[in-house]
Amino acid sequence: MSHEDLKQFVVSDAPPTAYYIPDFISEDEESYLLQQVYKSPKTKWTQLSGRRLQNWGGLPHPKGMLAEKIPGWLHMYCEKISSLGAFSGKTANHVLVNEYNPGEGIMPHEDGPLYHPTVTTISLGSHTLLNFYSPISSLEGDAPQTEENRYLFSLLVKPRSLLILQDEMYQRLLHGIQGYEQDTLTDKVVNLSAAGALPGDTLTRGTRVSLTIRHVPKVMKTKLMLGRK
Ligand SMILES: O=C(O)CCC(=O)C(=O)O
Ligand SMILES: [Fe+2]
Repeated sequence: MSHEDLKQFVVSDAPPTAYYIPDFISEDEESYLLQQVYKSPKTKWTQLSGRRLQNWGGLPHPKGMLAEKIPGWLHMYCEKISSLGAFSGKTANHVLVNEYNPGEGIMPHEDGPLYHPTVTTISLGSHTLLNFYSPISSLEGDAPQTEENRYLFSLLVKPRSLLILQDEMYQRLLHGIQGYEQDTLTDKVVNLSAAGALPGDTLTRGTRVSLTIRHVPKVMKTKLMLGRK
């Protein structure tokens, strides 16, 4: 698949720009990736409230990320996704592995300025609903800005799919996952047909592992650069 081929996967009912690619990987690749994730040393996992995560490639930092070698089983997918042109010719150098059990999720957040403004996500093991929210406005309004009234729409991400978010979807909106065990799909899910689902469907969540693959532009080659401009 090339950059040109991406266009057919744009989610036209979402703000610019979201690409949803069903069956980006095969079932065999999915099993292989899950096997590698669970084969990683126990010490690679960090337990957070509502999920656990593995960080690969280094810790992004405003002064630059001290790059760590990404293992081959992940590097393969960094290259595969980068070859779609997702990172303007650069190769992804950072991967977060998130594991969510049914009932777990992630608070609405922005991915922030340490990454090239594109996030790509491969889902393994289960679907989830990724919710999008408008930012907390700086204007004083009379309506309180609750999570509920900032909610805009959702994307259904099925196992083996690839999601690519950039532009306004990355730069302006927040994203999060509710800690539910089941999802009932409504017409607020803007990629239903591309994801092969119907409004009214109820999907039960299993354990989902996501690979969040990004490019960190600012990298330090050696620790000797620490403290310098
Ligand atoms: O699991 C996901 O798809 C979202 C993960 C996420 O938002 C993040 O790691 O920043
Ligand atoms: Fe995120």
